[in-house]
Amino acid sequence: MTAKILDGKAASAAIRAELTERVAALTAKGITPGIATVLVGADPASQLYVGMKHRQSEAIGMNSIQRELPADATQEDVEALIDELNADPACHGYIVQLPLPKHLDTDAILERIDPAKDADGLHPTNLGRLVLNVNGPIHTPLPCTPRGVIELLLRNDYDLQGKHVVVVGRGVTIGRSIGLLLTRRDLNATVTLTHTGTVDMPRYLREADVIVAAAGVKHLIRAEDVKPGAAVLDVGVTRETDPETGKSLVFGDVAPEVAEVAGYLSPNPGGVGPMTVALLMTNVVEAAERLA
Ligand SMILES: Nc1nc2c(c(=O)[nH]1)N[C@@H](CN(C=O)c1ccc(C(=O)N[C@@H](CCC(=O)O)C(=O)O)cc1)CN2
Repeated sequence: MTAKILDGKAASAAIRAELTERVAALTAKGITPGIATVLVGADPASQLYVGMKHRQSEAIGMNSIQRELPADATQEDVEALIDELNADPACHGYIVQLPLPKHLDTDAILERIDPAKDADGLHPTNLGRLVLNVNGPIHTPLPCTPRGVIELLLRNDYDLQGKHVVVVGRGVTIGRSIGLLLTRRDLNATVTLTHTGTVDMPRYLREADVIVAAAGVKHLIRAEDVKPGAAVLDVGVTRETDPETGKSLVFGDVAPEVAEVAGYLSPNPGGVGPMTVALLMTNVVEAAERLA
């Protein structure tokens, strides 16, 4: 078997085309959706991701506000910038690029974001609303990477109803929140969350209809761990420098041989990453639409 590729570049391009029309409709009403990012320090990967967010937002007609602070910025410096963006009517949604330098209190910073402008959907109020609401319509921003995983499957006609999804990794941007979406009544998946404390992880992986690998461990998921025909979404990223060329190389959590066993495979790069950016922009457009 050779897996069907879940192409995140194609799916995210389709989302951007849909968003372009929604942005134009809002702009015609006098509301141009505005996205902002806060980048603390000069981590090259974070700079790359923030650059992508601004280029793509501007390309679909959004306003974009790029704010940067030095790596030695204090907690007070970051919180003052958060307060500024909370009060700025031109900014409908924003993110603080993660990870933050270690001396900063990430939880306190994320909690200071106005929940209505929380473009990552990671504010405790928004996650709490998702915990409480398993059925009704959602009027809050949703976590971008989990939403991107689900959109990538649905846009490839993958039916999640009754499926067993095994998530690997309990990080805040995906592992801890994806189950809140997958177990809602409209999707009806069953979710197992595994992590570094899980005993005999391959036992869980082999039972999975869907594997969401978000551990950040190069080629952690091997072909022998995957049930034939399963859908495998490769989210984790490991960066290495090529010793010969000095270039930065990107590796996912999924070993290349998995493509011979899986029924569906999202590549990395080119899978969930582009979806994360597309769903971030969706969150900001939806925040602006709530004001219209
Ligand atoms: N505040 C947040 N911080 C971080 C998040 C997040 O969702 N919110 N997620 C990641 C980084 N991230 C978005 O910020 C992100 C990661 C990867 C991609 C992407 O499109 N990658 C390309 C490859 C690019 C390359 O490395 O060459 C791909 O997968 O094709 C977009 C966004 C951590 N921080």
